[in-house]
Amino acid sequence: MGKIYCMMGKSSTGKDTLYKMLLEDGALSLKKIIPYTTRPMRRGETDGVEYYFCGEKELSGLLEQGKVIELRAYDTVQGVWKYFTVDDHQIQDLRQNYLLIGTLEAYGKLRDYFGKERVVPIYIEVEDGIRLERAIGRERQQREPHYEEMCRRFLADAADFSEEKLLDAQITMRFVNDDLKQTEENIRDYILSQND
Ligand SMILES: Nc1ncnc2c1ncn2[C@@H]1O[C@H](COP(=O)(O)OP(=O)(O)OP(=O)(O)O)[C@@H](O)[C@H]1O
Repeated sequence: MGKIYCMMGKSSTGKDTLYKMLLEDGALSLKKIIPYTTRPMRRGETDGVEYYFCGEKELSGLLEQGKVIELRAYDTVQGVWKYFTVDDHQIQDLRQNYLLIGTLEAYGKLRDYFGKERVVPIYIEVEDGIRLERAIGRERQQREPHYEEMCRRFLADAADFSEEKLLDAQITMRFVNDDLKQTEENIRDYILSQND
């Protein structure tokens, strides 16, 4: 049976970078699971590429059908935005291996929904000082850097990914992302070792 690999880690640990590298690796033939959101589409975004954009009504329908695997709601200045994963056409091939980036909570829900055998955590870790330097480096390249938001996330991560929560979620394996190429290789080998 195919696996669902759930990549997790604090901000600026390199999830997005590694996610793209792993998806491009033909030997792994991983398929991405595109999440859903109720937030308005931004310029440059395409429905079904970054997210499936949908309204509250559509979300209610999916909830009624029991198709929403996990959901997070964020109270923003523009209203409440919901992000969620749906058991839809994307996840229907049982032989296929899938990859997604998730929170620790999302991982727990996916595992409850699909079963422990099918959902595999990929936890990425970087020493805090290096991670902060990378976060600043990335932010500095933005046209309008948001250092305050970056700091807020940095602090929130400590609580969201506390050792206690990691233990609760039974995350024992950690991929330390010092050297990017090496980390990609380590994850690649791990994924290949998981295939039946
Ligand atoms: N091994 C590495 N060595 C040096 N820089 C790295 C490494 N891995 C990633 N980076 C850089 O660190 C920054 C953060 O990486 P990335 O955006 O992939 O992290 P992320 O975990 O997806 O972050 P977030 O959750 O905040 O979106 C990027 O500028 C990326 O190029």
